[in-house]
Amino acid sequence: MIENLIEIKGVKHAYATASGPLPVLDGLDVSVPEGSFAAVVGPSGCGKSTLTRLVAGLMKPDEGEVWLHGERVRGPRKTVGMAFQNPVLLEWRTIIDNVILPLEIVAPRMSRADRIARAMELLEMVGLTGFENKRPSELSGGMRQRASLCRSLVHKPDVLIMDEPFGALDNFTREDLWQTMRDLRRAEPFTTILITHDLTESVFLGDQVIVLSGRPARTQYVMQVDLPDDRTLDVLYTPPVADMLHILRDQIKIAQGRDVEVH
Ligand SMILES: Nc1ncnc2c1ncn2[C@@H]1O[C@H](COP(=O)(O)OP(=O)(O)OP(=O)(O)O)[C@@H](O)[C@H]1O
Repeated sequence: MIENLIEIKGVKHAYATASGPLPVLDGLDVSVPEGSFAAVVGPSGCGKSTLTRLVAGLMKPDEGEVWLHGERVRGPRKTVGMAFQNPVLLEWRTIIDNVILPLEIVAPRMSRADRIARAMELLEMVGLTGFENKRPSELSGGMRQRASLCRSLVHKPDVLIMDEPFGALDNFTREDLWQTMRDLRRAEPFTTILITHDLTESVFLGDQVIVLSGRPARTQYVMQVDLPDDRTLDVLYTPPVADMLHILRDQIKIAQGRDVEVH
């Protein structure tokens, strides 16, 4: 067991823009143990999506290091799965053919029957059995996001990177998806980085919540979420969670440069 599957050390990055360099990250340190779930929150535009691109190997930082599985990240990897706010399913493919897409790329020698069997297993876990031959437009937003999660996990990635995957869903659907995520993790452990604007989501899903400062972002605060792995939504209405949310809200205010009352 590798202690930290994802390790980001002292990362600094600036984008080149027409009006000069735009510093986005300035001292980012993130450690995510194997099999655990890190939720990342921070003010709008602080650099959260930039962090996901670095972990996915889609860009290199100006300074600092990104490590996955004890190896320095120098380019995109097959062992990473990604899920975004907009599921971008291909309309000309059925749901099952969307879900098997990564296997066509990552496991070209796997038979179609095996790909379908693997995808069906996941579709069942997320409650989409019976919808495998539908087109994406025939599904609700929540169902499309479930299918997209299956697609992100079908090739059994070590790391799942999620950038606001539940952001466009209504509250009830979002809560359903949180529980689906929890169940997927229990069935097939993977290491996750989730970018979110929703503090409740960060506490429900996270083993740790990392608060980034305003841009240029550094790691401002890390909260360990000490709740049972089989947590249910009821846990959100308990005093320890209220305390955690309080602290996180104060940290976000600090990140936004706003005054915080001392409680
Ligand atoms: N390729 C790019 N070139 C120039 N600037 C960029 C590029 N990508 C992002 N930026 C800028 O860098 C900053 C950080 O962007 P990023 O998308 O990482 O933030 P974010 O925290 O994910 O934002 P949000 O909370 O709004 O989703 C923003 O000001 C953005 O405009």
